[in-house]
Amino acid sequence: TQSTRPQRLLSAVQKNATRGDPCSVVKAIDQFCRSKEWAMNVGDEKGCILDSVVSEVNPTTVLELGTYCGYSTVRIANLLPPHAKLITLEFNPDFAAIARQVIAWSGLEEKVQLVEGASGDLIPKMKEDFGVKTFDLVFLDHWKDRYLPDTKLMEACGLLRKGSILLADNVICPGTPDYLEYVRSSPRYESQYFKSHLEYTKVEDGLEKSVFLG
Ligand SMILES: O=C(NC/C=C/[C@H]1O[C@@H](n2cnc3cncnc32)[C@H](O)[C@@H]1O)c1cc([N+](=O)[O-])cc(O)c1O
Ligand SMILES: [Mg+2]
Repeated sequence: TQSTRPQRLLSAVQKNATRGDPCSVVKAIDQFCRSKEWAMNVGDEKGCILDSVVSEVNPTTVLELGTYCGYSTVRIANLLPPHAKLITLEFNPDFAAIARQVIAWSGLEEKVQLVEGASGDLIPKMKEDFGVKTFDLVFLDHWKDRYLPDTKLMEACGLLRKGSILLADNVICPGTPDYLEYVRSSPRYESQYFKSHLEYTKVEDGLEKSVFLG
C-alpha cells in the first residue's frame, strides 16, 4: 500500500536524525521538506521566530493547536524549562500517531501531552480534565478558520490571563483575515507582526504575536 507524506517524513527522521537529539529531528524534517517533499511545518525561517518568542516568554504551560507531524511541538518543547508542559491538540488520528513517534524520537515526550480531538471540544475541558489554570503561550497552527473561534473560546473559558501570548502561524499565507482583524482591533490585545516567508518557499507569510491584556 502507498505510504503517506507524514509516514515518509517520519521515515526520514528515523533514518537521518539521532534519537534523543531534538535539533537533529528538526534538521531532518527541514531537509526532507526542502529536498524531497514540501510539508506544512512552520519550517526553519519562521521556526527561528517561534524559538525567540518561546525563549522570551519562558512559558510553564503552552497550548499548541494543530500538531500535524510534531515539528513545532519538538521546537517548542526543546526550549521549555524543566517541569514546563506543552499540550498539543490534533484531531487526525493518523497525524497524531506520526507526531507521537516524532516526539518520542526527539526524546521530549516527558514535556509533551498530545491529545487527540478537536480544539473546539477540548478547549472547554482544559481546566477540569487537564488541570490547566491559564496558558502562558498558545501557538495557533491548525485550520485557519478556527483561529478566531478558538481564541474567543479560550477567552470565554478563562484560559488566558493578563500577559498570555498568542502566536499565530500563516496570518498572510494561507491567511487568517478574521483572526488578524480581531487581534489587531480589539482593545484586549496588543499585536505585532513578524514578517517572514511561507515555509521552504519565497512566498511572503508571517507570525502574529498578540499579548492578551486581560
Ligand atoms: O492549512 C494549514 N494548516 C492546517 C493545519 C492543520 C493541522 O491541524 C489539525 N487540526 C485542524 N483543526 C484542528 C482542530 N483541532 C485539532 N486539530 C486540528 C489537522 O488535523 C492538521 O494536522 C497550512 C497550510 C499551509 N499552506 O501553505 O497551504 C501552510 C501552513 O503553515 C499551514 O499551517
Ligand atoms: Mg502553519
